[in-house]
Amino acid sequence: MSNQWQRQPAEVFSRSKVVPVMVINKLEDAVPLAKALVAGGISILEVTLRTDCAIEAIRAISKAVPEALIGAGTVLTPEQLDAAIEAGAQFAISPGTTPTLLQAAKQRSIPLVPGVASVSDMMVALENGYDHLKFFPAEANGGVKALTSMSGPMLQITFCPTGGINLGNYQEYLALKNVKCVGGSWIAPNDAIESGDWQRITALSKEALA
Ligand SMILES: O=C(O)C(=O)C[C@H](O)[C@H](O)COP(=O)(O)O
Repeated sequence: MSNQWQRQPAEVFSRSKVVPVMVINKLEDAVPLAKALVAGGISILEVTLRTDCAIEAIRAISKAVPEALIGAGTVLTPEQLDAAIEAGAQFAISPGTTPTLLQAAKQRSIPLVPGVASVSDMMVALENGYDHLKFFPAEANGGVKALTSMSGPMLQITFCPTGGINLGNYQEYLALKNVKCVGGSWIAPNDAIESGDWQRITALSKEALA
């Protein structure tokens, strides 16, 4: 948590039970994809910085879809964080935790949700004042069982598990008391984006929120 931030991570986590992880390969897909998710009731969007056009996709979505809270995912460095902020990102998510990124992000204007995979990562995050964390990769790291075990020693932490989550298991995560939302790409699948099947993405969003 940082006083510099325009909003706190708790607000980001409260926005939606499901955070779509968006991998955008073609800039022209960015706005239709965002609109398809919003049409399905999703009001938070995470664009991963894994593709060449990701920063421009954030810029385009933040202008064209202002009703959604737009964030950057896969933020690995302070430089990427700065690029995302400049493009209009309102929050940032990283897959892992480094002291460099955690300390830099406290001096920026938007909240960072660091990724953690182990109790040691969680302790580093807590030491740096971060208690809203992404548990990644959730399924590969023990999933619901691991998070249940964490609720004892890591009492202060609220998680957004991501990685391997889908329609078949997301409700089990959301039932945990230390989980507020889940992340996943299942509501924005690559084949639907490639074929411009925006109706399917809207339907998947509605199904996830039902
Ligand atoms: O790019 C990042 O920063 C990540 O952390 C990876 C994503 O969160 C996962 O790829 C989503 O997982 P799936 O829903 O299983 O596709």
